[in-house]
Amino acid sequence: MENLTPMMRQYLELKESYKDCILFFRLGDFYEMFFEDALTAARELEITLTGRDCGLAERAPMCGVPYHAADNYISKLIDKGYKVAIGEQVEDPAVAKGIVRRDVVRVITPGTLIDPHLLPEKENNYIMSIFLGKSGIGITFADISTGELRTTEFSGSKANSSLLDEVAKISPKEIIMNDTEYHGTSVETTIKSFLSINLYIFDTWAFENNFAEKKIKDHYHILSLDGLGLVDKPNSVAATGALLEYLQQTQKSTLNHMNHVKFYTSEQYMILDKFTRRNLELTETMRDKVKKGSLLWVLDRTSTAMGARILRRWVEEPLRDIQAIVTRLEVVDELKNNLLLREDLKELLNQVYDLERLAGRIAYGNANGRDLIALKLSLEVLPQIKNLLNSIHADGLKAILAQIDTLEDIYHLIHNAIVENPPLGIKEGGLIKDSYDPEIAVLREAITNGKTWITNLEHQERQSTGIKSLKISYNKVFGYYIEITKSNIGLAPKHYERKQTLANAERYIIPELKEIESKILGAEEKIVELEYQVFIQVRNEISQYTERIQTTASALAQLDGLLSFAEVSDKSGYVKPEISQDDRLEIINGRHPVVERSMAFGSFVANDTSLDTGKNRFAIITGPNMAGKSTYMRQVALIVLMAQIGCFVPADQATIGIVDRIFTRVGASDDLSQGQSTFMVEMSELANILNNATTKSLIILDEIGRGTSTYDGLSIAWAVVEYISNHENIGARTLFATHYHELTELEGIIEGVNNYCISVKEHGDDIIFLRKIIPGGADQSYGIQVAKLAGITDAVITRAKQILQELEANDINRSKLPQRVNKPSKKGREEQYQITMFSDSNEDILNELKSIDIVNITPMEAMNRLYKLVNMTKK
Ligand SMILES: Nc1ncnc2c1ncn2[C@@H]1O[C@H](COP(=O)(O)OP(=O)(O)OP(=O)(O)O)[C@@H](O)[C@H]1O
Repeated sequence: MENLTPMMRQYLELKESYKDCILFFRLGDFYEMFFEDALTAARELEITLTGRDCGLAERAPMCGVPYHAADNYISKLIDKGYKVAIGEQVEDPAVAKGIVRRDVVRVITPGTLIDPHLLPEKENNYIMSIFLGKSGIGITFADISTGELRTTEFSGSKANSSLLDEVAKISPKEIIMNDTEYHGTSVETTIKSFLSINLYIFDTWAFENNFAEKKIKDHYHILSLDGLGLVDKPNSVAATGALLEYLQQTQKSTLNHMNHVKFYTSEQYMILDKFTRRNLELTETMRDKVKKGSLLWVLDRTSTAMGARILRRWVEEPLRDIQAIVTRLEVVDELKNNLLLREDLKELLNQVYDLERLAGRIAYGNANGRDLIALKLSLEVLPQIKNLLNSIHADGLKAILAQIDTLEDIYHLIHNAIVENPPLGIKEGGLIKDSYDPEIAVLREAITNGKTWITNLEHQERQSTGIKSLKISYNKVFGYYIEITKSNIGLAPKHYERKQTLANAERYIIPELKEIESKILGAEEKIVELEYQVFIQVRNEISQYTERIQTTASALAQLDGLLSFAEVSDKSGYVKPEISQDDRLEIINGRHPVVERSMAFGSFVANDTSLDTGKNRFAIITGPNMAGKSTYMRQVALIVLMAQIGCFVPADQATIGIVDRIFTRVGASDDLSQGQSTFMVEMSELANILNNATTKSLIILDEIGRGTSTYDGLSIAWAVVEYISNHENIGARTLFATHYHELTELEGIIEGVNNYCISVKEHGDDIIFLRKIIPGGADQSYGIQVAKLAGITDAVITRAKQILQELEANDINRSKLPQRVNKPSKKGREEQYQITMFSDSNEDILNELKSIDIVNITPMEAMNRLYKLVNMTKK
């Protein structure tokens, strides 16, 4: 080790502190990686692995990427979940001259991206901190590219599932935690089962309350947590303090743009678990995981990236507060009815850049000249936007208007200081206007004059020597020189001092030329340095106004989001829903927003819905395959969700009684890769619903119990209907599609349960889908007809019909199922059951029958016993 070169010694010292990162070590125009890092980088980035002598017995494995193209490589590594530490040369007066010191200037992780080309434009990039404490759970998440920071906490028996719902909603790119388990359950494993994510255990001391509280106070320069609303929120404090510590450790920045922490409670928003988010295809499709085909795809007509991000958040976070919903709806109403205003506003918003991220980069010290010009161009349109909004009435728009600060001082500062087309880099000059700084003006004049002096000197020397081809040029080695071709060498005056001989020419210098050169080159160097200094000054000055820019950015984002709602509501014929505190859900001619958009105009068949928590709380929907049951149920869920995000809804009329949560159990799941069977996944989704739904929830169940034997499935489905529809358990508004026609028996037996079916028309041997939902149960499944429509070969269809006939003839008929003799009394469970039609000739069967406690048997048990009896009769 003693023979190590100084450079390698430095490298190894740095690497010791950043063991979990790939260290990009700056050497000249390259970032080099060594040892393990080099092997990883060569493999992941597909770049050449070489070696370097570094004083060890063997050459160190090494690979490098050019400094100017580093972003691409960093981005690839970040995408694959690595952390990258950037080791740069730093000025250090303590270190002897001539020795270059390097230090890590920033650690880039998947959750801490700020660089525009590494970030998804229309999505937030969140990092989350989770504190698993004794008394509860705290979470804090931040997007450091915009400065957003929010926190919440949960306690009690449902803390764990609330945490998972929040994680599914926020979908962070990186999580830091103090522990992996909460009250014996592995939170880490559960999160990883639905989110492919970088999850680290971070220093536990950073989550300790004293440390965390001090960290927060220091960051926000405050003496008490009162103003932040974090008093008595120890779990939030722990998560927030640790996150700030992690960000400061990695970003090496004061993070001045993160100047607010917003505490929220999950009760403010409609809760959607991870299954429901996926099943309703809110932001991406279930199968292909793309935006096209999702609700967001239909609703997003925003003009700015900020607008697109806020719209996505709204879709992920439907509101529960009636007033907040109505405020948004009123804005949408006013904008929907004012096409001209909308068009004008959109045109102006199209000229606005991503102010949130620009403000972040400026405060962060990452912004270049082009960023400042983008800010200026965005600010330029603000007075016009304000002007247009002056005539509006909706309170929500007035609040937005009040938040827009035209930021004229910043506009003028940039306008006065920065040239219109600055270069990308900030260390190469050409950034600052002459008029902004007299010293820059003098230097620039010297450069311009110097170039004229050179031209004049060239002209003068041509005249005095008579050599027409004489020219004055410049290169890095000699600076300015006079060049004379070989054929004219004889004419070169004596005072020309020869500097270089080329094949066809000679190069000379003369004192006048060197004098001009020193003026020009001195000025060029000086001006680059001076422009850099002035630029940093201007940028620092703007960064003091970060909060004002952020407030304006937030107002514009909201305006853009609401304009988008208004636009789609207008173009797609949506109506303003009436929001009500009671539990009515009345939809007249509702449509599925995404299916409708994907179909030719007019071909979607609209349907009504009427649900409440009284007589119409549970709709059992039957109908053939392909009839439109799933579409109908999802449409109801989406209409409710759209109303609660403050958007108009695809219907002729709608009254939406606020929903606290939407639950869905829909179709086959794709979680098989997680090592669970289809039936197991279905049952765990169902368990989640039964454990967490309340009377104010909306439940969508699509074919419960399909993944197991018919009788087990039917029994479970039956018991589920009983359980959910009972007010003592849940009593929530529920739509339940099923192919178990037996369940239609429950109408009239259980209060609040009603049958509906999606109608079809028989046409000879075929069926025609009418897509209309009507009261009553379906009498047939038409599975074979649908199979025929799908193109199953005739031979199979004909044979299937034969088999069906045989089965129907042999099957127990419906009267053999457990039936209630009397129509239901309100006492429900205490009713009498009677089993009929079994022959008493078989002793076993008779004994089995006698052993049944007919008064207390539950339907589920009854089905199981019946199943057993049927098998006994077959023996
Ligand atoms: N109201 C409607 N108007 C027009 N087309 C519709 C309507 N509802 C559904 N469809 C079309 O019918 C197709 C099948 O609908 P859906 O998947 O909802 O049927 P389903 O009854 O749930 O079928 P299965 O029982 O086989 O799951 C949809 O993909 C859609 O294209």
